[in-house]
Amino acid sequence: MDPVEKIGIINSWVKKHLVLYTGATRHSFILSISDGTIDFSSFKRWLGQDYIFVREFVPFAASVLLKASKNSDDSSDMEVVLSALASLSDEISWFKKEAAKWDVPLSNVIVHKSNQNYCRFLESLTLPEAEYPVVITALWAIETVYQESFSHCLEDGNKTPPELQEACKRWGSEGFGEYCHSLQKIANRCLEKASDEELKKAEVTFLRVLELEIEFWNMSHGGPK
Ligand SMILES: Cc1ncc(CNC=O)c(N)n1
Repeated sequence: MDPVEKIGIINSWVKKHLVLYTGATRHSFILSISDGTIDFSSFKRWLGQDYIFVREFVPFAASVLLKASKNSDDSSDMEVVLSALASLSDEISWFKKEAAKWDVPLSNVIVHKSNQNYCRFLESLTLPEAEYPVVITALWAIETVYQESFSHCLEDGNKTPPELQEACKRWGSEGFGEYCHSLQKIANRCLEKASDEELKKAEVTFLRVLELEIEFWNMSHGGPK
């Protein structure tokens, strides 16, 4: 095992829970995009549900921003989270444009159970009781699952359909990768100073994000309800 001091707490958790992590970042939904076998009705289902998710993700990110500005001893934390919030505005516009292109209605979308569970979890993390090291770990995990998943679809030799390239670039781009790396550095620094109780909570939260992401992909793929 690599010493935690060298690889950071976050990477030590990724290694420890690699099966679940890979389940979230190399889900069959993503693999079907990268090998070109995806059924576009799955993509459309994902699009409509993820639009709802992203709208709920905004108040969560705003609550992390609030905690970053209050709790952090490094003023650059706030700037990293602020940049995330700023790009969410553009992301919502992108969803609307993309939904119009695919004829996916965005009003009166029936929110799927897995999505509801995920949104409820996000809401619980906006409470003042949710500590900064815990919520920054959650933010890192949520963003990183998308980054690792969609960047895979852009790797050389993959057969991602051209219609889906733009979606993959939103989260699979280098810029989004750098942002995830900044979040990882912030999370590691916070976790190093966290209490044992906070550390335990952050690790459980990381695992919960992975499970919820897997359920979200299952739903998109038309998997178990
Ligand atoms: C279910 C899910 N997880 C992560 C992301 C990426 N973060 C914001 O866009 C997302 N859009 N949807």
